[in-house]
Amino acid sequence: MAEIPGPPADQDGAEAVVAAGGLHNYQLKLHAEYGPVVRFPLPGVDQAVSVADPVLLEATAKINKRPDKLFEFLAPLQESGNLQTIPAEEHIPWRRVMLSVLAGRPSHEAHFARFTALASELADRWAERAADGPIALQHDLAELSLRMICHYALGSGLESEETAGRVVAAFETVLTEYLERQYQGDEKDRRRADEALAYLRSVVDGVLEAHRARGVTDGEAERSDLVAALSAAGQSPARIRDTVLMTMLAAHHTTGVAISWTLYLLAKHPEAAERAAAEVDRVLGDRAVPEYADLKRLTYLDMVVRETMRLYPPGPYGAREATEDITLGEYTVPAGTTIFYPFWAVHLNPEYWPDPEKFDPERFTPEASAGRPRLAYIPFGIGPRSCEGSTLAMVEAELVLAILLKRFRFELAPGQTVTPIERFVLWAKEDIRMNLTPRETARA
Ligand code: HEM
Repeated sequence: MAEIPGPPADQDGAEAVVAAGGLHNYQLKLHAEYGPVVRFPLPGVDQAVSVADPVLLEATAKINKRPDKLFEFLAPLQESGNLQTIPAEEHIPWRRVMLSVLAGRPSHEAHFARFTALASELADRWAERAADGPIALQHDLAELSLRMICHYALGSGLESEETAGRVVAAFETVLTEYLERQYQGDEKDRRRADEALAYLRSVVDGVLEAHRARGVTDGEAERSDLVAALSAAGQSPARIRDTVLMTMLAAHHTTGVAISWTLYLLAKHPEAAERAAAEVDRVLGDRAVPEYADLKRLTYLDMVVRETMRLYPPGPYGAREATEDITLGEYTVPAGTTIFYPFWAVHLNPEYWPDPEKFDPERFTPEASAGRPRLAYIPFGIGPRSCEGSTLAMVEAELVLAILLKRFRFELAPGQTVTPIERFVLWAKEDIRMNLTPRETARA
């Protein structure tokens, strides 16, 4: 068996990442230089093996273990063990509950009207503010996504936009601090982070209190009632609290940035924007908002969202720990090795994505997709630890985009540089500011 290639083992991982201009660029450089399987010094875990080939990734797709050290920064948010890294025997029943709550299409449909109302409220606010100058998309869309998941899975807790905004800001404070603490050894503002975490816990307590006060609900609302489902499955109160917090975290900024990157790419590609808007007009007719059944007719919009998440995957990386020796082509990866998933670099692998940097939604027509390896496109991750919220996220994103594209034309505010930064999710550093013009086809 061949030795896995890579840079010198004593290279300083953190320095190499900075020199390359960030982890993603480092990944692209490593894979261009050494091939699809690379051993490299990953800050926090010593050596890791990165795999950028979708066919080789198949050999890792059943692993149900994440490396503890890489996800340590999330541990302070959890009281019952880090949900990112709990062992398979605890994870399997927990995942079953999460999927029953998050992936049920009847539940998506049952909540669609409320999602629509929340998105329309945001569009109304934007319409009022549009004349005053550019709108910061990412911030508002993260807040909207948070309100949607809270309505969907938690029943209540974040009815007001102000609370939602405070929660989004608190998560940002906590993640920035804990990530810096783990990867740079800095404790910039411990007190602020502790206060933000205490605030988040108080919001979770409020959600649980409201849930107790409401009692048992019926019908579709119950099927998506996360707290009731976890409790019925015998999960401990601490695990339930942790799951509520992690659900709020996992669902809001990911979906928020997926929508804002989509609007960004459409603004940069006016022909695609026109085509997407024309499709929305055709499917909605003179209605201002879609119905659930309309989503499957918005096929171009779906391709646009998928292409956006290829170029700007909201979760750009993942990782597993090999639980046994694994064969990756000509290499053997010993048990215990950290396997790094460079989702973003996989999405730019030129072997499967010709002219990979080009925005081209046509890559996702059924014809173009046929024959492409299943793991060439993995914005929601891989296997038993993949995202439980993937189908819900697509419903939310496409609904919100349909409403927004029906109502507004989006133009990037001049003079801004949009810089993607990797801070757990792939975020635009200074947000994305757009000028909005009402479209004539939209009803007031
Ligand atoms: C566009 C939106 C979203 C994207 C791109 C996204 C992406 C991801 C990715 C890449 C992972 C890691 C997967 C892996 O390690 O293989 C993940 C995990 C997860 N996501 Fe999402 N996500 C999104 C929205 C959501 C939503 C709406 C929820 C709802 C609660 C959610 C809940 C979760 C959970 C609970 C996990 C942990 C999975 C586990 O450890 O079993 N995500 N997501």
